[in-house]
Amino acid sequence: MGSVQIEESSLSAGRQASEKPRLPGLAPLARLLRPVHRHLFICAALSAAAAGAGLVPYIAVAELARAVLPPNSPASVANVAWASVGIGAAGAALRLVLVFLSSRIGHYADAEMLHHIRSRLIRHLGQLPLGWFRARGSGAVKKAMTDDLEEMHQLIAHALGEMIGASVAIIAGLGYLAFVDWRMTVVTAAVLASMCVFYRIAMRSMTHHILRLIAAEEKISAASVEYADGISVVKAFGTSGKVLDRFAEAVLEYKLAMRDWVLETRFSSAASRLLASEMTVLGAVMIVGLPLIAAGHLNTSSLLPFLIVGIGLPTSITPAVQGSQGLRKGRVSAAHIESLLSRAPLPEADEPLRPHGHHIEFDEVRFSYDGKADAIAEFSAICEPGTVTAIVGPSGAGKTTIASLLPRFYDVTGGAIRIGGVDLRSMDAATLLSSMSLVFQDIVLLRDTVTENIRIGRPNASDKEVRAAARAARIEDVIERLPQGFDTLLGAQGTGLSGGERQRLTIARAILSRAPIVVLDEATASLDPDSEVAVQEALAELTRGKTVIVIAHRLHTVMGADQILVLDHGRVIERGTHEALLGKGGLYARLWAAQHSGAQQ
Ligand SMILES: Nc1ncnc2c1ncn2[C@@H]1O[C@H](COP(=O)(O)OP(=O)(O)OP(=O)(O)O)[C@@H](O)[C@H]1O
Repeated sequence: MGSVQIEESSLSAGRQASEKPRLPGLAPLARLLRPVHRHLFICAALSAAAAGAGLVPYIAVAELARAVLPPNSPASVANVAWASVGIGAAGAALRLVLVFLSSRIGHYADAEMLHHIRSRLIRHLGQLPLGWFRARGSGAVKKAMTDDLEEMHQLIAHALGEMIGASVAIIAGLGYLAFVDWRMTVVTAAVLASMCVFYRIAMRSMTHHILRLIAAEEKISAASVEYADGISVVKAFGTSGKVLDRFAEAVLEYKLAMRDWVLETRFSSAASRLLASEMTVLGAVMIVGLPLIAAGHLNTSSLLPFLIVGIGLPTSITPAVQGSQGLRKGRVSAAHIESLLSRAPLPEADEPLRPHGHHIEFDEVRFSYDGKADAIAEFSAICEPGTVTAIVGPSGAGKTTIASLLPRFYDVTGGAIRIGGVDLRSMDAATLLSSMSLVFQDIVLLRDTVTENIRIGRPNASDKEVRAAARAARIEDVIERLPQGFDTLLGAQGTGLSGGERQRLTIARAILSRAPIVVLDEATASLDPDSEVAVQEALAELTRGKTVIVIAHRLHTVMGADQILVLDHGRVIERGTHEALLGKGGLYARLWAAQHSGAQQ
């Protein structure tokens, strides 16, 4: 693990330089909770009532204690005693019922809220441009869908009830004590207030530390997802990957954040806990109460409720403080979720148009990833149905970017792309995507059977059609040799299939879709010669009669293309057939010569 050790000093320096994080306001939380606000209100009212009922047995005991003191007669004591026992027992029973009901309603509201937010997130994520996922990775999605929702769950199902219950217990307790003797109540309230001040001092940097811990948790979460996503690369290159460095850095940052918090508050926290004990209230009550009794200003019976009910009140301070921590975390999570929900979705046309035919027109297309440098500076071309258009050029010329603009992974920043005469932005997403098959180098297979992995191409296709597509893609024999044939379960990496076989599986998917436009990005780049022959046969089957756009590095694979566009720095600098471009002696001819010089020697 030598390579993943991070210097504590470098982290601390970076942290000091960074801007002070701020706690988001309550508004995002209130907006997210709006759909369940009625249930939350009922839950809060029940928690408050339960806290009040929970106080009743103590008040009953206090009243009983007052009743047994002289000068009351034995007969009246018996009456009060039974009444106190009855009321106390009823209070305890009522508290149980109310806690049960509030917990049921709280968990119901929690489930409703999680369902509601998850549905909104899923719907919204489906509308975001794919480019957003590529840029942000799965970490941001995982964080919102699991970590942030877990914080919201903790807040609704636990923290809110704890905070309200604890606050009501303190207020109701002081109310009863004020009814007994207001002077002693002032003393008790002053002690409780000083405890709160101490807590406040101990926790003054709580927001800062909570935000720092949350930021470190986010980094741990993102690095874990990145690690799982790239496990094959990580394994291939041992522990020297940057992913592990990022993970180690995030774990260390979490440890440091926790350590700093504990160190900073070790004295004030210990003092506030010591102070917020029953003994403090007991001491204060005795110090003030006994002289008052001695001077004849207070009855002994009036002191008892302060010893029975009053000294229990400090125990409510800790749950109230813990609840407020939950509220802070919930505010941060709600702000995260809302910022994800407010990401601009791919704009959809109000009245979508249907394309007439499937010729593609790139009309002076420009595109920039960052709004500054143009990845595509000027790209114009017409691709007719039944023809193959190849896009070639040096690395970084913009070939993959062009392929990403067609399915609207990103929208062009200038010019337009039209299919059948209709701007992509005027078509609805379903029509656009169903009009094209995309075969990219990154092969994504779902954790499902082979059949279902092919059927994604056309969800209502019959098993027979799936099988026919597999046959056309030259993969049927391979599938039949798998343990359960077409019912074999595949992993995300297509366990049990070679690179070429997985590629043919995705070609089968594309064949099944019958889409009239086919976009191939480096589809045969990494295959051995045997696989490449099989994949080329499958591709010939897929592309017959379609509007085909091929992005290629190896020029011999596109020699037969109807037109070849040579891209450099985001511009088409040459166009024509293979022979014509060789005759020109330009960039294409030089790339060709560079790729085939070895073969000619
Ligand atoms: N997601 C992205 N964010 C920012 N810039 C990007 C992104 N993807 C590509 N680029 C930049 O856009 C330019 C064109 O990249 P693109 O991947 O389209 O080139 P390419 O011709 O397909 O390259 P290669 O043949 O190496 O795959 C490059 O300068 C690249 O660094």
